[in-house]
Amino acid sequence: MSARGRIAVILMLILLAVLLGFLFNRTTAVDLGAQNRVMLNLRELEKLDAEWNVNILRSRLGLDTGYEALAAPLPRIRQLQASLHDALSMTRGLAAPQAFEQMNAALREKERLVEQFKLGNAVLREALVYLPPAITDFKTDLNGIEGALVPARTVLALDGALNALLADILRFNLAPDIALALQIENTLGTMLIQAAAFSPAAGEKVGLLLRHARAVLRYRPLERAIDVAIRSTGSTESMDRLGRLFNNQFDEVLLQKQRYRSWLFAYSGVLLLLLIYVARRLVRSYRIIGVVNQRLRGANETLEMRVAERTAELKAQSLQLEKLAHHDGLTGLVNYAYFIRMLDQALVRAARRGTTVVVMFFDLDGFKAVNDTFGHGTGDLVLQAVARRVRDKLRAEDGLARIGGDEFVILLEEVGTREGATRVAQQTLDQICGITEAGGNPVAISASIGISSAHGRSGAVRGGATLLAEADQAMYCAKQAGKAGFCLSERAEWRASASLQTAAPYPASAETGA
Ligand SMILES: Nc1nc2c(ncn2[C@@H]2O[C@H](COP(=O)(O)OP(=O)(O)OP(=O)(O)O)[C@@H](O)[C@H]2O)c(=O)[nH]1
Repeated sequence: MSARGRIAVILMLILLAVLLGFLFNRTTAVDLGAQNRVMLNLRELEKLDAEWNVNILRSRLGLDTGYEALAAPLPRIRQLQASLHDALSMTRGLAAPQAFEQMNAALREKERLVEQFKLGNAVLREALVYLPPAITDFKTDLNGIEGALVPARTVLALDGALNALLADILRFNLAPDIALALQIENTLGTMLIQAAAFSPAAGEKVGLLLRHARAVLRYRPLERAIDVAIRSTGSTESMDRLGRLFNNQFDEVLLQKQRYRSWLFAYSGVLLLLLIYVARRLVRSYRIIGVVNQRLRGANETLEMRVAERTAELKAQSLQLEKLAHHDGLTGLVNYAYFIRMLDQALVRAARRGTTVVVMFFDLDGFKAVNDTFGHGTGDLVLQAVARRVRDKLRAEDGLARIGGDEFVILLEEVGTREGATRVAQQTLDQICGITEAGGNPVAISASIGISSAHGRSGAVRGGATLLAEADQAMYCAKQAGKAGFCLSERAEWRASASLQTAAPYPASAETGA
């Protein structure tokens, strides 16, 4: 896989993991306990608000004149407000914070109104508590000493006004009404007029009654207005609204959680399928790799075998080529080039050892006639027979080469005497003359041999080619002397004791005994 492909796969894996993490987080991010706590706080707040309303009513009815119950829920209400404020972070959008602010404003307004209510209600309660017994007591006084000094008509009129005042105040307390208030004011005016006829003490009592009656007239409608204002603060409604908003948002979050859970489920399924797919691909790839490996191993072995075979073939061909380069194809003897190398090496050895090297150059006599008479095939057989027969009589370390058509050359090393060399020449002649048949044809051939030699360092100085040329020259000498014999070169050298015996041609007849 290329580097770019690897990066793409890594990025895709990271993306898959991030998506999985995101979905998992979405399904676990909902704190149900916190949601329940918020709803419980809201319920408690609503309950406290309702209890507050009941306490206001109780105070209005005079059942609680200490007003302690009106202040009691406030610390807890503030606590709950604070925790609800913290819970706003669990909602989204502006609706819930706005509803929370409205609720706070309503509760603040309610608290302010309750404070007003407490002030007015205290005065009103006092007046309502004072008036009935005070009126009754004053009526008793009117029927006693106070009434005795005042005309009965006046007493009756004040008594009637007192009765009317008591009845109207009680009615006004139950249902404040402007007409009734005016009527009470009239009654109070009548009472003031009538009271002038009585003692100053009675006047004072009427004054007190007047003050309390007017307190009722003033604070009762005010209390009613505060009551209406308290109810219209809408604290309950705003709590309801906030509760609904919280509820809706929590429901929405839960719904979202369900949705994410479904996504997570589906996504896990997709991942599982992907995993199965990848696993199957891997298994398949491993199988293919295994098969390919096996085939590669087989191919490798075959290749190695073929390489080995080919190498062997090449080696054989190379040897063959080398042989062809150094040997004569017809007779298998070494050729001219190789012979010169052999000769040069032999001369170096002779120089080092102080020995004698002999070169015998021979050319067949009458060979052309064989060719002409029986054809080249027979001539070739004759050449092969010459090579075989001459080779057979030489030592293993002696050299024999075919350097031309019917020209051969023999290389001898460490030759002791001239006689030794001429013995080999004679043997050679015998072998060649011994060929009487070739390919079923009667043949008669011989050879003319030229012998040259070098002793010690002399050969290396003169060189192999020179030595060979001297032998060739000697061979012509033998040809000229009548063929079928050998001739020694004038420059042939032998060991010191034999070195003077040189350059005399040996006629073939003399040497072969013909
Ligand atoms: N069959 C055959 N003949 C060859 C080959 N190479 C050369 N010849 C022939 O060998 C003959 C050599 O000629 P000569 O040496 O003049 O023949 P010759 O009869 O031996 O004569 P002298 O050397 O004078 O005795 C020629 O007829 C060549 O064509 C060969 O490889 N095969």
